[in-house]
Amino acid sequence: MTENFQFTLNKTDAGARLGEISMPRGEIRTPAFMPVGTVGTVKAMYLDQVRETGADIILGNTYHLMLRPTAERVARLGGLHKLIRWEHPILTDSGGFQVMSLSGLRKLDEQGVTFKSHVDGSLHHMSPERSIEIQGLLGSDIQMQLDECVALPAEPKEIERAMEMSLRWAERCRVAFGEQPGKAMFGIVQGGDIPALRVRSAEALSQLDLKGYAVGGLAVGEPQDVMLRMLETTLPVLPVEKPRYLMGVGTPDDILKSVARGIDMFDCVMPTRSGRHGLAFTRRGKVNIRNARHAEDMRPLDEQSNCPASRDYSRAYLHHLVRANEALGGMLLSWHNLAYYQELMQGIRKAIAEGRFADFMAETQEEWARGDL
Ligand SMILES: Nc1nc(=O)c2cc3nc(NCCN4CCCCC4)[nH]c3cc2[nH]1
Repeated sequence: MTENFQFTLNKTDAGARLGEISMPRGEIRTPAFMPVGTVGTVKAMYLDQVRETGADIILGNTYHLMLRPTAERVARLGGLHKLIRWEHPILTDSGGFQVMSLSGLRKLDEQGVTFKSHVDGSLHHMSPERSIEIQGLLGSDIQMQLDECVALPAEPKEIERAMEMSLRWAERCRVAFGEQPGKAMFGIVQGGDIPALRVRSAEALSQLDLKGYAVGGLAVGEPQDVMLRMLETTLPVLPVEKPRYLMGVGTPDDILKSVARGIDMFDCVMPTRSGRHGLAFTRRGKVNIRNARHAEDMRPLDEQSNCPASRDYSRAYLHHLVRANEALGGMLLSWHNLAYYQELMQGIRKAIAEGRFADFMAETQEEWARGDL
């Protein structure tokens, strides 16, 4: 147990990094995938199951929790960890992205964002300082700065304005966060799809000597090659001894290619959201369990897995449940997908430890391409 936040870089293999973050609430093995627990629940999952799949940390959202049940109520109830019964690390996003994507944004200026709740239409204002205050009330272990994420494609002037304001907000969040030894505040690199702005943002954030750095403003509709090129531009400018977190990413293929470029942490709703819609990620690629071809297939999704949802339930039953829109269908497929994502992360970490990440990446992509039996 450490009373501080400590990132250790154990090995690199080409561009891939094997590391570990030690925090008072536990260790995070990197590269890490963080299941998304938006409103204090990883949808359709018990958090004991989420832990069993191998997750070291989950993500929560300031935007959703400030609207319901409110940060003050969570604090009165003992904090998010106690309320949701997850005693391991939690990272919280700062709310900027969710305001843009979910709420009726009313105003965005130097002070912060003013928006209407998508829950009940009430009006809210969030400044950088208030976002950090909310994340503190929640008890978050890794807190994200408030930033402005611009959807792509966008005008260069607009991307530059948002990037520069996000830098000023990073400084305000750093001051508001202060010194909290067992916790961390991460900056978020912006700059859209413009290399020069990405470099400027990464350099300026590096000067703030933060405990970790996220790459934001991506996975917002740009092609994968643009996202990867922005990583190639940004990551070499960030301090090598600090963790890098690619926000909102992604598919298994996105993850492999981003690890190869030096990303340590990921989060995405893909495994859970897709699971609820009947899409399974497997070692042989994607399987749409709604497809009629599974109707009488008594094989499980993956007999080699140690996850019951992957090993013990037939495709025929999963097909039936999803077609009947039964809750158990989404539960089992979410469980399977999270287990597959963690199995992929474990394979990545093992391959880097053995100095064979490039081979692992090629073998994994070949097996995906072979497609489901
Ligand atoms: N504070 C903050 N800043 C960002 O620039 C950001 C950028 C992000 N980009 C995504 N992409 C999510 C893509 N996701 C893929 C699966 C389906 C739903 C959308 N999430 C993000 C979250 C973010 N949070």
